Amino acid sequence: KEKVEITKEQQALMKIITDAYNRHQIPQDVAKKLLQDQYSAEENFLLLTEMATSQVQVLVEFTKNIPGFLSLDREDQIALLKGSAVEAMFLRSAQVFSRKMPSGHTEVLEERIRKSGISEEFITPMFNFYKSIGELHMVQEEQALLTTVTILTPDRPYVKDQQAVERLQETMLDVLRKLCVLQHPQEPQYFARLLGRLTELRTLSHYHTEMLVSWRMNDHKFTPLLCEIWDV
Ligand SMILES: CC(C)NC(=O)n1c(-c2ccccc2)cc2c1CN(S(=O)(=O)c1cccs1)CC2
Repeated sequence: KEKVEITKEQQALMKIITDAYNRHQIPQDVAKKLLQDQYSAEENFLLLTEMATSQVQVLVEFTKNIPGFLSLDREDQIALLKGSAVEAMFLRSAQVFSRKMPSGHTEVLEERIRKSGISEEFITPMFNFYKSIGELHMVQEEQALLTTVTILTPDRPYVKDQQAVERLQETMLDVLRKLCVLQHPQEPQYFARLLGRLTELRTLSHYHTEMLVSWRMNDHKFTPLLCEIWDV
């Protein structure tokens, strides 16, 4: 049985990423708003717009703390952000959704999201994803590293130096793999299950593109930042 050991450098890398991930949280007041009194579909939509916009700002700040990210080609940095924004949003949503909340809050949150103008065909896969992430009971280091691995996906559109991104992603994958073995010794397939979620994320981001089309049809407005990052 191979002895898995996280090196000093990997420990330091994990600390930088996890601290950054925890530091850049969605403002609690925005998340709390979703739990306040009765909302109309229109107001639920506006709240999700506000949360998603704030999450994009959080994402940009977070990526600046990924060691090596700022050394990448500037245009590639933008391509990685745009390419991963939707997936990072779904991942963050799943983590917010599966977080321990006071009793009844999760149900209210689910209700608000269901009543926000998103068509049923996207609601089901979205909540299935939230639950499948919740079942993994990821520790915060795993959450931070999984988001980092998602951002550092080399084959996003318009990435020029894919090798440079691949090298960075492999560094993160190695730490994540070791962490999974150490955190879940009774489940040798845990790391593989985590990476399987990234495949599910890609499918969700295709749904998202269609969600946007249906919202546009009903004349829903997005913020300039969301329009820019989603190319709408
Ligand atoms: C935590 C933040 C990042 N999550 C968030 O904003 N959510 C959440 C969500 C999930 C669990 C807990 C709390 C919130 C569900 C949905 C969104 C946003 N999207 S969206 O970006 O397509 C959007 C549609 C219209 C305007 S913005 C729609 C679905």
